Amino acid sequence: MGGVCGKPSSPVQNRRDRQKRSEFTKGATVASRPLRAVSTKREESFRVKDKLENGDVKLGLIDRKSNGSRKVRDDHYEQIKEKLGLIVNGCPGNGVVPKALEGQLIAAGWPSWLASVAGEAINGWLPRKGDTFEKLDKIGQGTYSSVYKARDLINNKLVALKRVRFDNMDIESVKFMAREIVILRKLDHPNIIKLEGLVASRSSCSLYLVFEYMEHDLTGLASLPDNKFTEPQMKCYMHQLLSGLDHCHSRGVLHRDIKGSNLLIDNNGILKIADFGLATFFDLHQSVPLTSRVVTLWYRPPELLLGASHYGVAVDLWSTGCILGELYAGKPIMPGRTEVEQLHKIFKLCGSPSENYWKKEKLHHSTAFKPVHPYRRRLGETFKDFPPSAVRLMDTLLSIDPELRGTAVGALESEFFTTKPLPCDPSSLPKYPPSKEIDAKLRDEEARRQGAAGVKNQFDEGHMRGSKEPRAVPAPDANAELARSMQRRQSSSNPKSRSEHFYPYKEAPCGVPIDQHKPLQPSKEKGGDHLENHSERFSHSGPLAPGFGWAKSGKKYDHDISVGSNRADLSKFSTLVASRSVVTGDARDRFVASQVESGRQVERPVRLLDEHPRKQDWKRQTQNHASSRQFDNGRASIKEQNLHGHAHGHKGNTIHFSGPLLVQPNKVDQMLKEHDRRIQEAARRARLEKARAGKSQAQGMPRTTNSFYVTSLGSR
Ligand SMILES: Nc1ncnc2c1ncn2[C@@H]1O[C@H](COP(=O)(O)OP(=O)(O)OP(=O)(O)O)[C@@H](O)[C@H]1O
Repeated sequence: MGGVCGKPSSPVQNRRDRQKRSEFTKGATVASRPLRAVSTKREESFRVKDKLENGDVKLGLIDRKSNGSRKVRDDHYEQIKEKLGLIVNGCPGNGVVPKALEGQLIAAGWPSWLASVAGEAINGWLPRKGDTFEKLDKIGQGTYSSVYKARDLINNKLVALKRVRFDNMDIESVKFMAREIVILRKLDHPNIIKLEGLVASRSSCSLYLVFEYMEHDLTGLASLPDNKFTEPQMKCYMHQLLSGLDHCHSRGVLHRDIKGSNLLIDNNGILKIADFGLATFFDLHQSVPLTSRVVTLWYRPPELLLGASHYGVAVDLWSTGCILGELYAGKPIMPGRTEVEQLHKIFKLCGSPSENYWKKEKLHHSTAFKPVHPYRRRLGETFKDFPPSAVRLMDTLLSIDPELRGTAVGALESEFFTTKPLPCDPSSLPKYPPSKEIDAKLRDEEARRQGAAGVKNQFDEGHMRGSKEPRAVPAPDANAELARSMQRRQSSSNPKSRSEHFYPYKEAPCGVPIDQHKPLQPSKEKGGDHLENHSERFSHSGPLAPGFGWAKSGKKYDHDISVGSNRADLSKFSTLVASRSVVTGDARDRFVASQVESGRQVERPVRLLDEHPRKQDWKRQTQNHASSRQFDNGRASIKEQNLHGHAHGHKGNTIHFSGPLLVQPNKVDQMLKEHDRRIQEAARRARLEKARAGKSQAQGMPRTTNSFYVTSLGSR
C-alpha cells in the first residue's frame, strides 16, 4: 500500500501555506468554522464504482468546474458520494477528498497526509499544536494506540492524548482513524467521551486525539481491592451507560465494543462511553451488510457469533446486558475462551435459539452451531439471588432474538430504574484512587511477581479468590484473527510485539503461547462433556467475588456458568490456545472463505492483539486485493480473499467445533479431551520451566529462556 506521508514541502510552499492559513484562521475558532468543499478551476475526475444500481462496476466521470457551466453543487456532490457509498451519514468512505477541500485543510495547518485522505474527519477544525500540551504519564495502552495524560496549556486542564501512529502510513489506516473521528464528532452527550481536538504531526505521521481526561474505567474500579459497588451505584452506572448508548443509537451509531474498560468514569462519578474504534454508522433497515467480527468476545451477542451481517442496536444492548450481569455477579458472566465456547456459554445460560430463529435469521454459521438438543433458558434460576428487577432487565437485554432486546430507551424506562433502591446521583459516589484497567493489570503483574512462591496456593485454593487476587482480566477479543496473527508473527517480527515467543505451529502443544507468569494447573475435573468442564460449577457464600469489589456483600449467588479459579486463570490467556486448537486458523479461514464464496463482504475484522489492527487488517486486505475493493457502509470493504491463500498454505488441518453444539459430539469430545490434555501438558512444562528458572536465578545463574512464553499478553 502506498504511503501518504509526503515529503516535507519546500520553504516557499511553507510560506504560502502559512499565509493562506493566517487568512483562513482570521476569526476562526477551533471546530467553529466549517470548511466547505468549494469548486476549483481544476477539473476533478472521480472514478465511480456504481455498485448500487446493478452490482456492476461502471466508470463514470464527474466534472467540477468553477466557471459555473458544469459546476456540480456541493450538496449534489455529497449526494453523489452518498449514493456511491463514499460517504454514509457523514462517515467517510474511500477518503476521496475534493482537491479544493484538501487545499483548504492544508492551508489551515493540517498535514497533507491527513488532509488528502481524512478530509471529512477534520473538516471545520483547526489543528492544535503539540507544544500547547504538556505530556505527563502514559495512562493507557490500546491495541493500536497509546494514551497519555497531559495538561492542556491553553485551557489549563487535564486531557487524555490518544496517540495513533500510522507506521507505514498506509492510507487505509488513516481512513479508519477518520471514521472514529467522524463518529466522535457526531456525538455530543454527557455520557459519551468528548473529542476536544486533534494534534497532527507533519513529519512523523502520527495523530493525537485530545479527549477530556477520565480518571477511571469500570473494569479498573471493579478490580480495586476491597471495593464494593452498592446497588444504587450500579444502577447509576447502568443509567449513564444506557443514556450514552441511546444517544449513539439515536445518531445512527453502533458502538460495537461495549465493555467495562471502555466505560470511563471521572472523579465526579460521570460515566462516559469511550473507544469508538469499532463503531460504525448503521441504517435502520439494516440493509447495509456489516462485519460480524466485532465486539469483545465475552460481550458478543449470539447473532454475531453466528455470522450475522445485518444487525442493529441490539448488539450493543446484549453487551449492556452482560455488563449488568457482571456488576451484580462481580465477574464476567460468560467468559468464553473461543467463539465456540462463547456460543456454548450463551446457549447454556440463555437457551438455544428457537427453530423460528434459525429460519428467520438465516445466519452464516447456523448449520455448524445448531445444537443437537435444544438448551433451556436458565437465566432466572442462575441469577435467582439478584434483585428481580435486575434479572428482568437482564432477561430482556440478553434475549437470544435481537428483536426482543428492545431499545436503550426501553431499558431506561424499565422498573430496574424506577424501583427502590433508586440510582444514586453520580456526585454522591465515592472518590477512588486512580484506577484504570491498566492499573489493574499492573497490580496483577505485581501480585504475580510477589506471589511467585505462593502461586500454587492461589490456584489450589479452590474457587474462591483471595481479596488481593486479580480479578478476571478484561475480556479478550478472542477472535479468529488471533490464530492467523500468531502464524504471521512467527515469520515476521513485529516491532510492536511484546516479548512473545510461540511454539512453532506444528510442534507446540496446541500452538500454545504460554505466559510464564501465569502458571497453570491441570483441571481437576475429568470426563464428561469437556465444555461443561470448562465451566466449573461454584457457589459463593458471603460477599460475592471477594476482591472484585463488585458484589453486594452478604448475598449468595450460585451459578454454574462461570469459570472457576483454575480455569479462570487459564482463560486469561488461553483464548489463543483455544483459538488455535479448537477452531483452527484454517478452520476459520474456511469460514471466511465460505463467506467470501457466498459473496459476503467483510467490513473489518476485529482487532488483533499484537499488531496495529488498522495497519494489519487493511494491509492484509489491500495488499493483494485492491482490485476487489467494494464499498461497505461507506467504507472501502474488501473481500478477504487472501485468506483463501492462507488456507491453501495449511491444507490438511481439520475443522473442529465444540461438542454439544455439533452434530458429531463424540468426535468433538475426543478432540476437546486432547485439547485439554495438551493444555495441561503445556501448563506442566511452564511450571517446570518456571521452577527451573527460579532455581537458576536463586543460584545467580542466568535465567534459561524458554521459547514458549509470553510475557505480556494483551487481553483486550
Ligand atoms: N479520555 C480518557 N481519559 C483517560 N484515560 C483514557 C481516555 N481514553 C482512553 N483512556 C485509557 O486508554 C485506554 C486505551 O484507550 P482506547 O480504548 O480508546 O484505545 P484503543 O486502542 O481503542 O484500545 P482497545 O484496543 O483496548 O480498544 C483505555 O482503556 C483507557 O484506560
